[in-house]
Amino acid sequence: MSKTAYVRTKPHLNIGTMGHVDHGKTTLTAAITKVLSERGGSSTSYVSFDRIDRAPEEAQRGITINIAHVEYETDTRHYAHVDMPGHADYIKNMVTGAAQLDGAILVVSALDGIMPQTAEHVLLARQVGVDHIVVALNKADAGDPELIDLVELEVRELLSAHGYGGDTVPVVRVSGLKALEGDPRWTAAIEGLLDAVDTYVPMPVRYTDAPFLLSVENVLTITGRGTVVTGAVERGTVRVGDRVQVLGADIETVVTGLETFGKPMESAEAGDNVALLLRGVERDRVRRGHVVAAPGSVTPSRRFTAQVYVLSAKEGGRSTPVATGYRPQFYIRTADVVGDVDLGGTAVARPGDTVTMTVELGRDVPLESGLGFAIREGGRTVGAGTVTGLL
Ligand SMILES: Nc1nc2c(ncn2[C@@H]2O[C@H](COP(=O)(O)OP(=O)(O)OP(=O)(O)O)[C@@H](O)[C@H]2O)c(=O)[nH]1
Ligand SMILES: [Mg+2]
Repeated sequence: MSKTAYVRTKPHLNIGTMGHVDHGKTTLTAAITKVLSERGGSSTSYVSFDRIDRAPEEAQRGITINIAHVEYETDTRHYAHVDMPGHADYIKNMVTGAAQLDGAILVVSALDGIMPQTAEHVLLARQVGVDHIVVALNKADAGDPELIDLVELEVRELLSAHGYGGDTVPVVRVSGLKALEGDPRWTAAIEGLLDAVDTYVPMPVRYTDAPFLLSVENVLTITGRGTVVTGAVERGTVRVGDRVQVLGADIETVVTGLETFGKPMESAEAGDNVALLLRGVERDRVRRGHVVAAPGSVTPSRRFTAQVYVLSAKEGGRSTPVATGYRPQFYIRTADVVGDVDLGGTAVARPGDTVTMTVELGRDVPLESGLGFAIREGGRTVGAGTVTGLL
């Protein structure tokens, strides 16, 4: 193979941009790669706005991963960065994508301030376990500094209200647009943002010694080579030649190829974003939401108890209570499964309540205590919960 292998020289983290539609997430993502690619001795490649802002069904070359992921390297770290769209329709991606984030860059337009999806994304980030947020007050080139001060206060308050310690969260004024144009004041601001991410987002604990597990985000066919699944390694390590089980598809097979960002690798570990080539697996057997794991290491199940927070109407949730018999969709890792809710007797859960419930899913999925999930109905998030026990 002529492609250069991935060499692990720095700790790897997963981060992403989130925030309201049009606040400049994609522009900022492009600007970050541009600024880093222009550093002396850099290994980062510039990824233009147009290349980020499209998600092809098929990879163009190699067994590469979804184009909405970009990679870059600071002096101390290697990052995989997912640019999450702000449209309400894409919250589903946010929920499943954000679950793997070690930290997030919350993009807030300094011109518009907090908007509904700014608040929704912060709430979801908290619910899916993103513990560290750095704020990019974008479009600072166009705003009046005193108004930007007010936006900053408002953002800090929002973060505090969701337990993010708004007083200490780094808030950096940037202009993705001007940095892309090469304006030195604003390229320096991007450097400042990256320094904040490097120092404020700690290196997470990686469970590399646990049995391998990856939840499938995407399935691709590489002509002449076979079926490839992509996703982030949740725990453990995997090497070319390893036997794996695909839960959901009921297949046991062998990993015959392994790549990250189009670069072949010998072994992948917890936290890595990878593509796995699977021997002799037909494409239509495997779907998003299936789980690839070390054989025998997990047993799927469908009944569990959970603690669930029911979003208030103000947070975009329901305006009426839910009761036993409620049948929404459960977003668990990358899976999307229908489930029956049992609250016990005639109990109801009102918007804004935290309740315990029993859930019976429509199919078996790998579950464990402590696993987080989102509950969705009619295209919106109505609840966020944690598995407390298996039945
Ligand atoms: N003045 C100014 N405009 C900007 C800046 N960053 C982005 N914009 C403009 O804001 C608009 C939206 O930018 P995008 O980067 O597409 O925003 P987004 O958050 O990715 O939008 P969605 O993915 O649709 O949610 C575009 O017209 C950009 O040119 C900035 O720093 N300053
Ligand atoms: Mg965008």
